[in-house]
Parts: sequence; C-alpha cells; structure tokens
Amino acid sequence: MINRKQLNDLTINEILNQHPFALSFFTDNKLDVEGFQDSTFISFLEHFTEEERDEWAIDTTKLVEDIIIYINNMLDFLGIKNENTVDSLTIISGFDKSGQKENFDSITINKSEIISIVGPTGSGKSRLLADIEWTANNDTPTGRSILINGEKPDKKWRFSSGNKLVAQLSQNMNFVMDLTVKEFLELHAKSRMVENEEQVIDKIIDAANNLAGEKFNLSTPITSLSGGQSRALMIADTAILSTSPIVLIDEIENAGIDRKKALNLLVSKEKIVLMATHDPSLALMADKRIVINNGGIIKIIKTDKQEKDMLMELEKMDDIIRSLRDSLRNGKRINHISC
Ligand SMILES: Nc1ncnc2c1ncn2[C@@H]1O[C@H](COP(=O)(O)OP(=O)(O)OP(=O)(O)O)[C@@H](O)[C@H]1O
Repeated sequence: MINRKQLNDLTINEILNQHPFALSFFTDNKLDVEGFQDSTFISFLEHFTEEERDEWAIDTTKLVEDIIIYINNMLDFLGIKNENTVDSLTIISGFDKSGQKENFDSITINKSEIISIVGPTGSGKSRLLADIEWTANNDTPTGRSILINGEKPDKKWRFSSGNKLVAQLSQNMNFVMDLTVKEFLELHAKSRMVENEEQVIDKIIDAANNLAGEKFNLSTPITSLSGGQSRALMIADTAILSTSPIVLIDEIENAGIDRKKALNLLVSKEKIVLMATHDPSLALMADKRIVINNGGIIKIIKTDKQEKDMLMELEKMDDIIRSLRDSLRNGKRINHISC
C-alpha cells in the first residue's frame, strides 16, 4: 500500500515504474505529465496557474487523495502486496544507562544506506540492534521507539515468521538441527517459495565458500560446520534468500571470514544495513556511524571524503594482515611483510 508520505517522495517516473497502471489515472484525469517525469506528483499539480485550475476544475487536494486510493485499489485488485516496502527507518531517542536523555532527537535511515554502530565493549551496540529488531515502542530498557516509513510499525513485524522486517546476523550462530547443508537450504528456499530452488541453493553455497576459508559442500551436516563456515552460510543465505528489508549485523569480524566480501554481498540497493563493529575499515565503509557510549547514542558522524580516503589506506593494511593470517593458518613462518 502507498501512503501520502511515500507518494510525496516519488517522482512521476518512479510512480510509473513502480505502478505502471498509474498512467491511466493521468490519462483519465487529463493530466499531461509529459516534461514533469522528474517532479513529484504534488509539484506537478502545483505548476498549474490559478486560472488553469479554475478553467479545468483541477482540485489538487482531491487529486492527491484520489491517486493514492486509485493505486491502492489497483494493488489490491491485482493482488500485489507491497506493504513490506521499507523506505526508511527512524530511531527516536530514549535514555542512556544513567537515565539521561540521548544526545539526539531522531535519526532517519533511508533505503540503501549502510550505518555502522561503534562504541566501547558493553556500551549498548547490540541493544540498539535489538531495539530495531523488536521495533521498540518505548518498551525496552532504552525507552527508544522505532518508526517504519515514518509511522508506528505494524505489530505484524514482531510476530510474523515469514515476512520478517529484519534479517539478523548475530555473533553466535549455533545450529542444532540434524540436517545437511542441502536439506537446510532446501527448507529455507521452500519457505520463501523460490522457483529455481536448485540454482539458488548452488548460488548460496558458492557465495558461502567464497567467504569461508575451508570449503564445505552440500552433503556436509550443518552441525559439523566450523564457526566461520556456519557464519558464511548464514550470510550467503541471508543475502540471497532473505526478503527482509533491513539487515542487522552484529560484529562480522569475529567470524573468521572475509568481512569485506561479506558486507558487499549483504549490501543491496533495496535494503537498509546496520552493523555493530569494532573494525575501522568496516565502520568507514558505512555512510554514517552511530557512536554509542554508556547505553546512549552520543553522536552521528557522516563518513566524509577524508575518511573515505583513509579507508583506502586501511584496506591496504587489512590486505597485509590478511596475508599474514593466511601464512599463519598455512603453517608458514612470519618473517617478512609483503606489500
Ligand atoms: N540505554 C540503556 N539502558 C539500560 N540498559 C542498557 C542500555 N543500553 C544497553 N544496555 C544494557 O547494557 C548491556 C550491554 O549492552 P550491549 O550488549 O548492547 O553492548 P555492546 O556494545 O554490544 O557490547 P560488545 O561490544 O561487547 O558486544 C546489555 O545488558 C544491555 O541491555
């Protein structure tokens, strides 16, 4: 379903791309949108002069209401449910561990943004992720509230198992099921009703093996995967199969996998990604970072050009560390640094 705020954010082109049937609304109402493709519907309506509005009996308020009703009726009629679209996530401030109000009023994170969460151990990074996962409504220890698309989220997000708002990758991933990797992935693929199951499963295993050191295959029991391998499998599974619009990552660096590749796999234009991290390279890969201390958000820093330049230096250092780690794993002596 579309609401007024979402309509306000869309250009005519975007409206037509997302809802091609809207063209008949424009034609039926004799609205010639030619030349206004990059304007919003509201600014298109505003271009009419007072005289034109009178002459053609254009009632802008009514047209805005009507197009929303028209699109929603058509979506209903066509059986298209796009109510899972999440364009923005807003965090409304709560209180730190000492009961002081947090140092911001609200932050809105938009689709396709990556946000890192940094702060000392025990400062409340995981708590913030948990608030988002639970779509907190002043009912968690922090007193924060979460809005989805600028509105109080539907309770369905908390309890639905199929349509999850959030895909979460947490630090500890323990499998207890007696299944092979293939059976596990088949179960997932079936529950998500994918059509080309075999292909999707192959894609996941390839992606997972590309992240983990030691390769595993479809017949490996999931209980015998190492920590890094199971994490790689979950990351690939989330990236390829999950339809959740928000991805929360808690400390990807503890996983013994290629973190940069993992993040690139998880990031997609359609999603919002939040990741708690202690790692400077990962933190700077984000568009912004939320700084937490004593349970409260104390700052939000935008990653500027200078920091992005630093990121390139950090990546060179990471490459050195990675090659030293590989040498160590392969039983070699560490007696020189190769750049
Ligand atoms: N604003 C708050 N009010 C009350 N308790 C809080 C608040 N923020 C965090 N906590 C609590 O503080 C504890 C530590 O927080 P959390 O586990 O989120 O830290 P962390 O930053 O993720 O640590 P690490 O880096 O070690 O993973 C948790 O029990 C959490 O519920």
